[in-house]
Amino acid sequence: MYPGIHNYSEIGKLNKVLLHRIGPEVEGLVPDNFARLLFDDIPYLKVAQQEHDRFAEVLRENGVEVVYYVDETAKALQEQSVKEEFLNKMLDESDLFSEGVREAIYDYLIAMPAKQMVEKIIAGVKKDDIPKVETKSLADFITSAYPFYMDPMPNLYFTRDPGACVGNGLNVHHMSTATRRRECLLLRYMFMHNKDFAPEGSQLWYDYDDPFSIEGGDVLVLNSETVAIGLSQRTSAAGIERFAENILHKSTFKRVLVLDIPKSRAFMHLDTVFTMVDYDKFTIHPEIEGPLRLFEITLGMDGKPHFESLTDSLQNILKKVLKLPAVDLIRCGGNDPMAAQREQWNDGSNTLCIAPGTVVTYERNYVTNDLLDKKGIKVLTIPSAELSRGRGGPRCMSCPVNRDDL
Ligand SMILES: NC(=O)NCCC[C@H](N)C(=O)O
Repeated sequence: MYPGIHNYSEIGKLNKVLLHRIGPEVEGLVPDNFARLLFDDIPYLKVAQQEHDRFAEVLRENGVEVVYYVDETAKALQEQSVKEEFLNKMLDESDLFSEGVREAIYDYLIAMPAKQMVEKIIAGVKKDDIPKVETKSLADFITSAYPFYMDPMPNLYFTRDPGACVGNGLNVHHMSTATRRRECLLLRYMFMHNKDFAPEGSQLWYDYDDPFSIEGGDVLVLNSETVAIGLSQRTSAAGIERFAENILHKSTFKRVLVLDIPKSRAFMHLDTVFTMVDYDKFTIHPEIEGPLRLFEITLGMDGKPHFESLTDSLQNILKKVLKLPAVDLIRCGGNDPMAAQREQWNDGSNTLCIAPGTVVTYERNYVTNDLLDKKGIKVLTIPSAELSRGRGGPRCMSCPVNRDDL
């Protein structure tokens, strides 16, 4: 096994994964903030944690090292000066318009040990947490009924999205919505100051300050030459171009395949409708097969990106880039349109492949799971009554850091 960040496929044996154990941040969800915080419902925390623990346990049982956001970020903040810089940057990004509030929150958080500080930032800082705020500006006199000074990060358990490990490097993303942007700062500090996570020499393909949105659910590493990326509700064409230019110039990857998927909440990322489960097998949501447009980005002879609109079918393109005689696209929900819609909504196509032909899925998606099983895929299911309320499945809940090469 190579050390550090090493990810040249979607299906190679998974050695190390970054998760976030769902926590009190989801108890900051109320119907009034659902739309802004990207939820449709409130997970019951106790049960969601049990489900998440089972997810981690299944991974460990299959030889995967599981590391957590809170621990890995805390390791990055051991130096006092780094901890201070991180907190200041976090406060800069937290829409705090009052100087008095900002100072009070800074004093409250910096006094905590690094791990506790990170946990609190993720859970959100409530007005009740800060008993006394000095009035220093007009904004300090203005009060509202909203309970938080700093919003919680209820989406962090979808660790797939704030970043992506590709080859021997990392993307730290610029998220499309303000509510998820601060999640990426945790990852950025992990990259910069936690050498267990990102040893010297790890590359950075995309950075927090890059201006165009790109989210990890859209990034699929097909093999050591090809990265597929969804042009989606969350990932912009300009973000894809910037990522492609960097990775094509500085790595062994030769092409970026762009899948232009419908822009809708149900299909928010490519991995909600398309994932790889074996050398030659994929899950796909039937509703994207028709409208799909595909493009390829390569480097021209002049060293500049070359863009091409592809006319061939997805199946033929996959055969070509994977150098296979045939590929099988397994339809989420089979041929039943209602099962397809229902199971896609509950992330039936969102499989996490942990070795060729072995996937982790939500047990509730029994139609798709059964089909995968019939196709010879080993399906390890996890309970999902509460986790699925956040609209993401096992692939969304995991950021693979290290996989064996194929
Ligand atoms: N890769 C994924 O599709 N992640 C799921 C993210 C769900 C989260 N509630 C969001 O809307 O961002």
